[in-house]
Amino acid sequence: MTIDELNQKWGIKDRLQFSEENGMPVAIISNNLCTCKISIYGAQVLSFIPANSKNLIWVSEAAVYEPGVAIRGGIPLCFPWFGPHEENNTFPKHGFARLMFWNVDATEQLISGETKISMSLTDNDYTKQYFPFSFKCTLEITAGKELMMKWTTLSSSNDSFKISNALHTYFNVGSIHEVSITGLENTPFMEEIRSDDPFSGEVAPIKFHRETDRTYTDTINFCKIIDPSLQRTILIKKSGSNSTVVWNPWAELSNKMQDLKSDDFNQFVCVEAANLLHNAVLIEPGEKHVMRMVVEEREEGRKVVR
Ligand SMILES: O=P(O)(O)OC[C@H]1O[C@H](O)[C@H](O)[C@@H](O)[C@@H]1O
Repeated sequence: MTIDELNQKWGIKDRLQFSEENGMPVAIISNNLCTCKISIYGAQVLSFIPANSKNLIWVSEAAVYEPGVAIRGGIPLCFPWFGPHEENNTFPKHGFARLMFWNVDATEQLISGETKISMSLTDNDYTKQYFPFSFKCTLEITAGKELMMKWTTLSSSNDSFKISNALHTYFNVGSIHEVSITGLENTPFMEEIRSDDPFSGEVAPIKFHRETDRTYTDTINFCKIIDPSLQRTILIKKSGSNSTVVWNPWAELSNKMQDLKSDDFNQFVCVEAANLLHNAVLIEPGEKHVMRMVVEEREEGRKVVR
């Protein structure tokens, strides 16, 4: 669909418009509660700014906007595998969902003041090269005071299949050196996804002093990103997700990555609601899996809901 067709069919006056940015179609939500930008390529949230506040989401200024390339930042969707493919390392890292244009299925202005957009991705010849199953992923994004995401994977396959998935969220922070993350204390983790040797977990909240790439499994906990420099806490609530990934590339890796500037690592942390390793999800024919994530900002010092 062209931008005009998208606007005619799904635009909502003064609330949701489609436009082209960096050569890619995006949906821009603007209501009394927030503004939110979503790329149709990858169904990837690129910004979420609550009213009178700063962006909760970070996107690299060096991001590449080209079909076949993953946009660095926002909320990429990793599906149906995470990291390199287990058997074929020529397959796209983190799966194909973030490399495809999704279909816009519905938009709605809610009485609550929130604005909703639903997008979907269905198997086709391209996905079948990598994943021989029939499926439909639906992503519903509701943008208001909070950002809510509901990701449904429905099997229309005759065989059961297993998926790993992640909402690979890049959170905007004032300075990674000051950030701490709570919610994963005493939870075993793998320092790298391929390591077989789980660490037994740390008692203290996570602090960042070096490259960090941790996969926590068997955790349904909500996390908080405590960010003293922006004087706020981001609360991340989730369900249908039994793993959480925490990633920051630090200086050396940032330097090597073409779509990051060398000091960008200071500005973001990825906290990813996921289902990985032995938490991969088996979906039977006709069945579905639902993962939800809600992110919201809390002012520092205010009581935080657990
Ligand atoms: O560069 P990408 O393919 O977007 O992956 C970026 C990062 O994603 C996850 O957080 C993984 O745990 C990391 O190992 C990986 O480096």
